[in-house]
Amino acid sequence: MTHRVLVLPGDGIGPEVMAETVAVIELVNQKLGIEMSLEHALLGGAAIDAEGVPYPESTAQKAHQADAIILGAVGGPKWDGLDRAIRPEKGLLGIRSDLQLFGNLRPAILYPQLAGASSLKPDLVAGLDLLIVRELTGGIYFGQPRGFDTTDDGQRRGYNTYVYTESEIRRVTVLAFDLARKRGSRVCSVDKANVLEATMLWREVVNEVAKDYPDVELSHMYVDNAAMQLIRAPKQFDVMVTGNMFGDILSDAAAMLTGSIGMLPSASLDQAGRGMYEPCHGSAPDIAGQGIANPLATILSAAMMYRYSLNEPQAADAIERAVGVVLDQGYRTGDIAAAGEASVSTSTMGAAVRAALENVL
Ligand SMILES: NC(=O)c1ccc[n+]([C@@H]2O[C@H](COP(=O)([O-])OP(=O)(O)OC[C@H]3O[C@@H](n4cnc5c(N)ncnc54)[C@H](O)[C@@H]3O)[C@@H](O)[C@H]2O)c1
Ligand SMILES: CC(C)[C@H](C(=O)O)[C@@H](O)C(=O)O
Ligand SMILES: [Mg+2]
Repeated sequence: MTHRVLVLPGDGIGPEVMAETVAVIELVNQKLGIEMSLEHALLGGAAIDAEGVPYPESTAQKAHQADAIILGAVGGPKWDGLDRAIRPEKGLLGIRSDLQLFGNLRPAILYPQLAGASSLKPDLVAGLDLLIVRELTGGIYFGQPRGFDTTDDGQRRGYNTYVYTESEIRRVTVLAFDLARKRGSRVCSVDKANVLEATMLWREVVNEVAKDYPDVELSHMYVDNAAMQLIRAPKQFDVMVTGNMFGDILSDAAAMLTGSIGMLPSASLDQAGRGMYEPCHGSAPDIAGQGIANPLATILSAAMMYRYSLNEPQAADAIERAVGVVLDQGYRTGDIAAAGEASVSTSTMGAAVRAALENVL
């Protein structure tokens, strides 16, 4: 069977890290005899420039036909002044919602070689293996009503709605519990149930789902405490499940535990396991065009694609092992280099991963 994969390079460092990732994918396919068609399409600022909208119909069509999608990143200052309806980020939210990619897996794993790059003491993060499961198509990101208006006394006002239905909560919670069963069998649900009604319901539904998983230990934590605990003692967590906005924020914090946001991959899955794979980081306008971005988060996202959507676990394992090898060999992009340590370019890192793959496969 030929896997159909759609490549969305996006903006900023997106195309830079994606070029290395596609080369890794092509090598893995060739070595393992995996048949794959790779198609490219536009999303975000690149799509606005070419077609005037961030998620064009042609991209949507290809996305619906694909078995999996791999995305770089979208956005940048060039498009920040645009009307909010056609900002690059709208394209990203649009494709997530259009494909109903409600389950966002963000694993924060510390490669032992990078213990020194974490901003926490090495013993606090050594062996860290945490999975954040973020709800991705609901909550305050999508709630209605939203917008701007003017108050009676003439002030400008902006508003959003934090809303969840029980089915939205249930499906992401089931995903988190199923994943927990395959790892440490512990789920921590993060909410703000002391204040927000939508998350009071979140807690109720999580408790209901937990009844079907007597073998999985459930705890609840308020999001402010969770942020603190992530920095204080991150290894207490196995799987964290939370809503869209809390998951966005907590996953960037978790990224830093692993040394850099340039190391954090993600998978966004629908009910059938079809998915979009992207690094957790953005288009990094401050370093775009310099060829120094870390491509490992995107390369590791490709590994997740082979595992979760394409059922090619040997390809996923090989990529993850190759990343371990290049870190052992001392290759470091600037974001994961220790002070005074030499750093390599995006393309050197990508080439090193491919050289390691030649030996691993
Ligand atoms: N999934 C996405 O497409 C996505 C995610 C986050 C932000 N964004 C967009 O990206 C733009 C920039 O956002 P931001 O600056 O808040 O976040 P960012 O993640 O792009 O950058 C934050 C910091 O991390 C660094 N960084 C990020 N990825 C890196 C990598 N691979 N290697 C080395 N360093 C890396 C950047 O240089 C920057 O200093 C905005 O337009 C934002 O909306 C897109
Ligand atoms: C760019 C933005 C819409 C996006 C989000 O908030 O989901 C990003 O921060 C992410 O983490 O994927
Ligand atoms: Mg984010």
